Amino acid sequence: MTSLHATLKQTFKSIVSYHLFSLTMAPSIHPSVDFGIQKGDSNKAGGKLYCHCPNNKVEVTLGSNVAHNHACGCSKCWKPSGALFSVVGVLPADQVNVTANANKTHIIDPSAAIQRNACKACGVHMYGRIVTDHPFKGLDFVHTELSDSKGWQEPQFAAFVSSIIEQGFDPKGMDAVRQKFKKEGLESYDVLSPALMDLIATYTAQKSGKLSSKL
Ligand SMILES: N[C@@H](CCC(=O)N[C@@H](CS)C(=O)NCC(=O)O)C(=O)O
Ligand SMILES: [Zn+2]
Ligand SMILES: [Zn+2]
Repeated sequence: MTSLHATLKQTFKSIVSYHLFSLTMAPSIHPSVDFGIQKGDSNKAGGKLYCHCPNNKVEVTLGSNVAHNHACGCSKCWKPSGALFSVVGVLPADQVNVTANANKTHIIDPSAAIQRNACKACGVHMYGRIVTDHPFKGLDFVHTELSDSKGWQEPQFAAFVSSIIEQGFDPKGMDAVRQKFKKEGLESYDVLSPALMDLIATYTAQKSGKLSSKL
């Protein structure tokens, strides 16, 4: 074997083992981000979500697409097994109806701002509703991956990214997580996106009287 041949063989071997390593060892961000993000359909008009029970599934009917869909690294949002992040979007609460097996749902934490209604049997969060005075009151939080149909808005940004450390993720891996989001075209934030932070701040200023209620 020539030395050039040997070098090429070695290089090939290291490339293969590097990729095998990254394929097997890279933590899953979320299935909808790991292998590239699929763009949604702007004409998507809603659909149904189902819990993970094999039968008597909780069914939730959504009357519209979601907005502000995003990856959330917080400890409270539901994540599919093995994923570091949840993917969650919002839509008006009057567009969300439990259409089957409502008796199987319960509220995880009634004192939380977002009341997450989950299936008691499989644990999947079906929708989160804000019932108290809150900037996002009137919006429900849902996970469109629970749907059997496609075209839902794709994730737009990553929120509460540093929160994954609180759940045991090694801080040394954070650069790789943020780089992966960047590669997929998503900005990473440690709270919410600027648009949502501005909405919260505007609500607070209007409540305290620093800003007019009619902007
Ligand atoms: N670092 C905290 C952040 C929790 C948090 O503030 N989550 C956000 C994003 S979902 C929120 O709005 N929570 C309100 C709630 O859960 O009711 C954690 O990971 O538990
Ligand atoms: Zn279930
Ligand atoms: Zn969250």
